[in-house]
Amino acid sequence: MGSDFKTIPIIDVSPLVAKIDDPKSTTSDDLLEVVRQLDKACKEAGFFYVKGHGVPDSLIREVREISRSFFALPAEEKLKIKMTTKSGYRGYQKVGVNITKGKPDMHEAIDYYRPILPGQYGDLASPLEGNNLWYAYWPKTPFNFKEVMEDYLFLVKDLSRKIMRGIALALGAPIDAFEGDCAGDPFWVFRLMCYPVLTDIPESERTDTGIGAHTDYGLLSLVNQDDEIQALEVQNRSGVWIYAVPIPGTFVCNIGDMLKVWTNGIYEPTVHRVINKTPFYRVSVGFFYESNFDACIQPVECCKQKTGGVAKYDNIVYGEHLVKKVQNNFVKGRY
Ligand SMILES: N=C(N)NCCCC[C@H](N)C(=O)O
Ligand SMILES: O=C(O)CCC(=O)C(=O)O
Ligand SMILES: [Fe+2]
Repeated sequence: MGSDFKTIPIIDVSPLVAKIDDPKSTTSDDLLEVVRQLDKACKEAGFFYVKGHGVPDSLIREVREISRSFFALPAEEKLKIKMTTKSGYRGYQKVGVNITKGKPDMHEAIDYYRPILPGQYGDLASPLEGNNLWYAYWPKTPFNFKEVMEDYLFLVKDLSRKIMRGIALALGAPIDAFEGDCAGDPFWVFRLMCYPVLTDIPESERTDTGIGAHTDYGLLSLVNQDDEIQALEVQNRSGVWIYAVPIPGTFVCNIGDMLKVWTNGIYEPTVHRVINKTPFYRVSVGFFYESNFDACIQPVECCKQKTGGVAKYDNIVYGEHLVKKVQNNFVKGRY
């Protein structure tokens, strides 16, 4: 429902990571304490930091460092993996190409989506069909760009699956509620982002925001942000913007639009934005754990019962929501 939160909670998920897949341990006190904290965080802030997640700190840093070295390349190099409609909106986009509510965002990024086979979801997914673009041209680029990112993807995907098991318990739903038809074959989005120093951008192209205010589209987002650069802001119910101050070694997690529908509004995604006012390039890496691409998400019975018995939201096919969002993020002919 949102609240007047002033800080974003930090949750040590180590008991959850260790025990959530073991049917004998899912009632242990330390695991249930994590579940309570997830419930509180999802109700009050819609955002939380996770620590004790088991993803090696060295890998978390390496992913950011590889991204930083890519963004430091000359423009013509970066444009070798340019995002186009032919690549299924996968690839590099320069500063100002992505827009939020019609206004250019002051970040550059590489977008990756879970691979989709031609025709896999019929017309629904065809705009996103195409190949992920892994940079492999520059002699000095980390030659293991793709391998490192794939190791990371494997781990954050599994961590997200486990957190979603915890969220299922928090909602009083079966532990595997976000598996099977809902998210047993989860779609994912992976974004490497860089927010330049604003004054480095020509004034004629400059706006005042790195990413305009928005909610995320799916179930759960995990953001790996640069240490020491304060730029991600989260809006509480009174409209006050609270910084998600970097905490080294943590992920900043937040819930997305699909969870709002599924829970009939018990959990609502929180609006957030990025403004880099610092004199440093800021790198962040977002991993978005989503439902099955073709899942039709609807308020579930156990959540409806707790919220007056009637569905507050229409059913929504996740893939349709995503495609609509992606197509609105880019102005035809401007990339
Ligand atoms: N998959 C995610 N969350 N991508 C980031 C979305 C940033 C805002 C976007 N331009 C919009 O207007 O939605
Ligand atoms: O860069 C960040 O810290 C967050 C980016 C974000 O909100 C997004 O990609 O959805
Ligand atoms: Fe976001």
